[in-house]
Order: sequence, then structure tokens, then C-alpha cells
Amino acid sequence: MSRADEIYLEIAKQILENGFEHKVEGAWYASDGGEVIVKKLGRPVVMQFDLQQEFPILTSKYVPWKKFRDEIYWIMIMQSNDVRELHAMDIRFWDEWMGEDFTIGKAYGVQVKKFKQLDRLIGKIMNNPNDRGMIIQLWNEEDLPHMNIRPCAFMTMWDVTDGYLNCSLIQRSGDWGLGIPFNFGQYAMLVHMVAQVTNLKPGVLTHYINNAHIYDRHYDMIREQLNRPTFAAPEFQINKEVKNIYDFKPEDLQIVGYKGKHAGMLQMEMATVINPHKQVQN
Ligand SMILES: Nc1nc(=O)c2c([nH]1)NC[C@@H]1CN(c3ccc(C(=O)N[C@@H](CCC(=O)O)C(=O)O)cc3)CN21
Ligand SMILES: O=c1ccn([C@H]2C[C@H](O)[C@@H](COP(=O)(O)O)O2)c(=O)[nH]1
Repeated sequence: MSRADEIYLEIAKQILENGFEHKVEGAWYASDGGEVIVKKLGRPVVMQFDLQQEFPILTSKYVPWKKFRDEIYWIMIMQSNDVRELHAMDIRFWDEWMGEDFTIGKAYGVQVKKFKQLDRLIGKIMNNPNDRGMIIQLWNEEDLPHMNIRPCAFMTMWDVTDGYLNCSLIQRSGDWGLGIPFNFGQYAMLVHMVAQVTNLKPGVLTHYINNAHIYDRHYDMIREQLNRPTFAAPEFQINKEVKNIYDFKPEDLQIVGYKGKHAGMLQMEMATVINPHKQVQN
């Protein structure tokens, strides 16, 4: 069992057993427009992964890691909001939030680029590793009306101690079935990338989720997952030659020996949730 399975499945069980159910306003299922019921835990959760120990990925189901890798690459390295670039990487699950201009509006990558947030973070890590304001912040009140979706994993806070790079990922809302297994894996990859170009070792990834929830159409699959066999965590590999963050290519990040393949995927339908802050443009 990977450490990620252990932590993730325990919280999944808690949500199913002790969670609070409600209808999600302004949400529907893509296939039939059906109403969306969700069960939320009702208190925040914190998961902690020591990246020196193992790479955080589930083995109780197959998580398509190339997709979460390419998604974080699109947000943080390409700093893009253009969904066509995701299509080029064979990713379709952002289409529900694509506007007529083929973008997701001023969300995610746009906010990284607008304030050169990645460059500034790396500058701080290199020049003053004890800085206590090493933050990437995607939540921007001014631009919220122009985002097709509000950022969920909206902030990272960074720390350098004793040659290790630590990262806290702050998430306001976490879809336990679909989003969460992507989020901790992709941010673990980002920590590995930033650590390499700042000559640090990847340290601890702390993942805070304020509202952790399971959608009704995922209940049965997650119950099944709780009873599945698990395996040891696979190995993460990174191209050690890369010295500049923008020189990374997605292929420079690989997962090898991933036994989740044997477990197989769990087909879960995605609920489409709209941004209630969105300004409707004519
Ligand atoms: N309801 C909801 N949940 C999310 O997790 C989510 C959103 N909406 N909207 C924006 C993004 C899109 N994300 C998604 C959406 C779908 C999958 C998904 O369907 N994952 C499948 C594999 C899909 C594939 O191979 O293409 C999985 O089994 O993990 C994952 C992340 C995360 N975010
Ligand atoms: O990276 C992500 C992006 C999205 N999600 C989930 C969390 C929620 O289930 C929906 C968004 O709906 P809101 O009403 O805006 O919270 O998408 C995720 O888990 N991870």
C-alpha cells in the first residue's frame, strides 16, 4: 500500500461514513444534466507526504499520471489558459469550462504569468531561502468575474529548511474521487521540479483541503476502491540535466513501475460546477 492510499482511503471512509449531504446549486452531470448531490466531510483535512520517502500516488486505482503532469505543466510552466493546448496533450476534461475564445478565462496559468509568480518564487528561494513570503496565489478577487472556474488548489506556500524544499498546498474545494488524486501528485511533481532548479532536495508536501467531498455518482466506486488490493508506490524519475524551470518538458517527468495499472481505472463521471462569481458577457 502506498502512503497516499493509506491517507486517502482513510479520509474517503470518513467522508462516506460521517459526511453531510447536500445538493450542489448550479451543478449538473455532463452526460444527462442530472442534479448533483455531494457528501462533504464538514471539517478540513490535512495530508502530509514526505517526498524523500516515496512519490504520492494511489495504487488502489490507476491514476492517469501523464494527465495530471501535463495539467500542472500547462498551469505553471506554460502559464496558459488555452484549452486547445490541453487538447494537443490529449486532455479533454477542461472542455466544460472552455469559453468561445477557447480559454478558461483569467484563471490558473494567467494568474501565474500576470505577476511572474513562478520566477519570483524561484528568485526568493535562491536569494533569501528564509523568506517567509514565498507564495504563489491564484485566487484574485479582481479577476474572479472573468474566470470560467474558480481555482480550487489556489495557493502554495514554500519553505526552505536544512537543504530541503517544503511546500504547503492550500485547496478550498476537493473532489475526492477525481480532483484530489490529481492534485497531490501534480504538486509533488512541481516540488521536484522547483527543488531541482534551486539545488535543493524535495522535502514535505502538506496538502490542506477545506471542503473535502464525494459526489453521489462516485459513492459506489469509492466503496469498491476501499476493498481493492494495493501495491507499493512506484518510482518517480526526473531528468537531472534540466537547470532552468522553463527548460523542463513533460517527458522529463516519469513514473516507472506503477502497479496501479493492475488495479485498473475507476470510471467516475465529472460534475460540472459553474463559477457563481462569473460575470455574464453579452
Ligand atoms: N467536479 C469537478 N471535479 C474536478 O476534479 C475538477 C473539476 N470539476 N473541474 C476542473 C478540474 C478538471 N479536473 C478533472 C476532471 C476530470 C478528471 C477525470 O475524469 N479523471 C479520470 C481520467 C480521465 C481521463 O483519463 O481523461 C480519472 O480516472 O482520474 C480528473 C480531473 C479537476 N477538476
Ligand atoms: O484541481 C481541482 C479542480 C477542481 N476540483 C473540484 C472541486 C469541486 O468539486 C469542483 C469545483 O467546484 P466549486 O464549487 O468551484 O468548488 O472541482 C478539484 O478537486 N481539484
